[in-house]
Amino acid sequence: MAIVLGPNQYGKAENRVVRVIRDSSRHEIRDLNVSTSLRGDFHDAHVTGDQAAILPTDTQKNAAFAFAKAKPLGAIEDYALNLAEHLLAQTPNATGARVSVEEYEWQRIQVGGVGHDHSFVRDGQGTRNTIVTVDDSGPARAVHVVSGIEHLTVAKTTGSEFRGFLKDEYTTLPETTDRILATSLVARWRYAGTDVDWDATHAAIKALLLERFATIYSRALQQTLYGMGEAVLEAHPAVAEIKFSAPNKHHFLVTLLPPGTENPGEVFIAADRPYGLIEASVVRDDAPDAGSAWSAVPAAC
Ligand SMILES: O=c1[nH]c(=O)c2[nH]c(=O)[nH]c2[nH]1
Repeated sequence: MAIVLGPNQYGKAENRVVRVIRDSSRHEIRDLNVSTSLRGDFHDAHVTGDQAAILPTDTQKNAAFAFAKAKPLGAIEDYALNLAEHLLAQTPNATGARVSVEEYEWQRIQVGGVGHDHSFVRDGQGTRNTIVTVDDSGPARAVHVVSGIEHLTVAKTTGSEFRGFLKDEYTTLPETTDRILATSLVARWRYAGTDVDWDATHAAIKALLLERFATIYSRALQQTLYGMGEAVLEAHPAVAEIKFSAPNKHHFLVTLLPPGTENPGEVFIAADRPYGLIEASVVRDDAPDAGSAWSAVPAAC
């Protein structure tokens, strides 16, 4: 029997990088949450304590901030690709670098119908993100970009049913042909390559996800997710696959008092837990190999 070091990775998590572009009096703001991580042969750092092969997490943090000074900062995917390649180049024992970025969006505050020059309000329609992996562990470098959105909270007040399901001695749920469907969507999609207009594609996919959620008549959240994924793959050849994680935010019809008060789908209690958790991937059957693109990605089934 021998005890050996298993898989390991290290980096600086959640660098809150804020970049103000102040070339004129009309400022712009970019607000990022950046996490870096390196994989490779870091045996000695763990087993003997020799740190000769280690690029400190503090240095990784400094690089994350330094790369935000580039003008313009660009799409988060380009920023993450540049930073991942840099970290890999600086660390000879690393065989892989991962940079994950969330971007918090700010809108200009409207004053008298005009966007203010330097005052902003946070936008609440989901958080854009990307996870870039540069993997040198194989014969050729593999670069993976998985982008997405989370906390995209959506609801529809009709056009959703749930019926025809299995029933056993523990089933109490009544069948319904008209219910509220609501979720806080996490969607992540893997690009087949890196020759992509990141901002335009992300905006188009977000708009398409919302449009499909609104217009698909839902027989179940599972069917809605599949329909949204299918639409994204049909419209965007650059996307190889898409994964969803969707809590079913249940809304239960309330029995109103006094007894006999009717409630034809008007007053609901929004239950926060437990919740159904529906997760699905929609894939092209000829998609290029995912390699390590999804490893350690939260909520990727
Ligand atoms: O859309 C749904 N999918 C389910 O699998 C499920 N299960 C459940 O109780 N309610 C729902 N709703």
